[in-house]
Amino acid sequence: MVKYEEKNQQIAYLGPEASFTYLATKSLFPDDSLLPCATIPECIEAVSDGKVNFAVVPLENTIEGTVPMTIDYLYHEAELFIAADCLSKIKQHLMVHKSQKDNWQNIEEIYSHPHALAQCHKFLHQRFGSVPLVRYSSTSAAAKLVSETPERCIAAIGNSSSAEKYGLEIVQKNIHDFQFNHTRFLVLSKNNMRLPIENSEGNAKTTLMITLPVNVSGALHQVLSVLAWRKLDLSKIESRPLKTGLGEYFFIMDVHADENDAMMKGAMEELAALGCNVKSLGTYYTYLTQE
Ligand SMILES: O=C(O)C(=O)Cc1ccccc1
Repeated sequence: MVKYEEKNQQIAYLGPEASFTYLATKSLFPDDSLLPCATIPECIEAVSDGKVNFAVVPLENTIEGTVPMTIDYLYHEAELFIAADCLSKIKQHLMVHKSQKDNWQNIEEIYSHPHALAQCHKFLHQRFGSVPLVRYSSTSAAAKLVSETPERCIAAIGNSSSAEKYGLEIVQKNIHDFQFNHTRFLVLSKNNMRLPIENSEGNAKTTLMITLPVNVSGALHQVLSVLAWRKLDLSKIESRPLKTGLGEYFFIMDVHADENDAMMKGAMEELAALGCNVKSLGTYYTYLTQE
């Protein structure tokens, strides 16, 4: 839980209620007012437009990797900061309407968020190879749809809270392909601030978005050496298309340091001097939800 003095904060999240994002949001902000949004851009815009104080969105998953919509929106469309990140264990289950519970071997379609479908790829391929998979806006939106469609034998993939909330029957438990399945969520804010989180002292992390100078050979090597000789520890580096042409990318880096440390300030200055465009999404602490 966040130890935050402000009361009655408004928090946007990828809904509807009972999504994985909802569970992460509820455990971070148990006493605040939660606003479900239908899509990740809608969550991000709610905080950009000042309708809410924070937005919680999924960023990456141990099985399926990045949620591109989140990173791309942060780079191309929004001017936001990360106030915290949150790691949650993910268990995926297959669920149907209670009226279809004896007929579930004959499922006609399976609905879920693309990341949830991908986390169960092997199971779905082996057991339901010829059944169409339908990408939906979230796991709980898929569960809600199944609950509203009792006449068809369709299934959703999601968590047990969704099954409970929307009155569905879980017919196969733990169908994710790898047991170590965690998702990292971001808490986004308009202000560069860090949410205070219990027992996280000394674990500050900074996320940088870096665009390299054009046509400079060895530019990425230079960026890495700026960080390396200062012993700045990278826990993630990933490239995403700049959307301007093939072979043009920006880089997202997570550095285990505070952006106010002398070494980080020096690194950012040197990167700018090398011709890089560097944007810090801020320094923040990590929250681990209870399993
Ligand atoms: O929050 C959800 O329920 C989503 O649909 C996004 C998602 C999908 C898979 C794992 C974590 C979050």
